[in-house]
Amino acid sequence: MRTDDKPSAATLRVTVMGGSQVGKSGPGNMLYKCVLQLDGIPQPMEIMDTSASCEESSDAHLQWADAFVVVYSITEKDSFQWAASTIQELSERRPTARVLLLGNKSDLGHLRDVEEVEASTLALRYSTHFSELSTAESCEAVVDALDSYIKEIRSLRHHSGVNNGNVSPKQRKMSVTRMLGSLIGRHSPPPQPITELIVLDKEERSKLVRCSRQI
Ligand SMILES: Nc1nc2c(ncn2[C@@H]2O[C@H](COP(=O)(O)OP(=O)(O)OP(=O)(O)O)[C@@H](O)[C@H]2O)c(=O)[nH]1
Repeated sequence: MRTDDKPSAATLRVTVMGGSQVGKSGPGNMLYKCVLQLDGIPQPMEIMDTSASCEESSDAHLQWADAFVVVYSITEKDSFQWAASTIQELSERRPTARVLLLGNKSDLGHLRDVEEVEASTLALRYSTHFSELSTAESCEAVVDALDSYIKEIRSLRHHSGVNNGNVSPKQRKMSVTRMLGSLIGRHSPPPQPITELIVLDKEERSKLVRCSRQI
């Protein structure tokens, strides 16, 4: 684990949204804080994990975040329709925010209810990133999808003149398995809010995802 105090990018706030049982995480709305190590540069993150059962403050989530991850299950057409209407709403209410569309549960191909081409067409229409993956199966796919998404946002921010901030050198150690677990869909106690910071590079995060799946 690295705990260097290099200047980092400004904090990136991401809201994770999706229909019920698509594999976002656990019950309730949770806020996770962490620092990802991307290309050697610390990237402070605040991740709001919203629950389908929590209707309240959805407007607040829309305004709070810089970027959005919209998750659906490839086995549930309804969840895809929910994702499609959410992306449309985001395009109207947060037109400059970057969106990542994630089709989860790709390990259940025999139960597929949403064709990949439907989702990629939707993503193309709204210029969002898109990946199909299985949070239960491929940790690399999850890490790769998030990495490239976050790197693009950081680059866009850089070019649009958003100033870099400095992250506190006091980056304390703690587990972020729950943050990563929120996109893995493992059975475990519900995640709790995380208020401490940790710096993880890609390899470390992949290992962590593997470990958290074994719990
Ligand atoms: N087969 C498979 N199951 C998954 C995958 N991801 C999550 N699940 C399962 O899907 C179910 C729902 O996962 P959750 O993470 O609770 O879903 P959620 O989106 O947080 O659900 P809400 O609490 O309703 O918002 C659980 O039984 C998970 O184990 C996956 O990639 N493949």
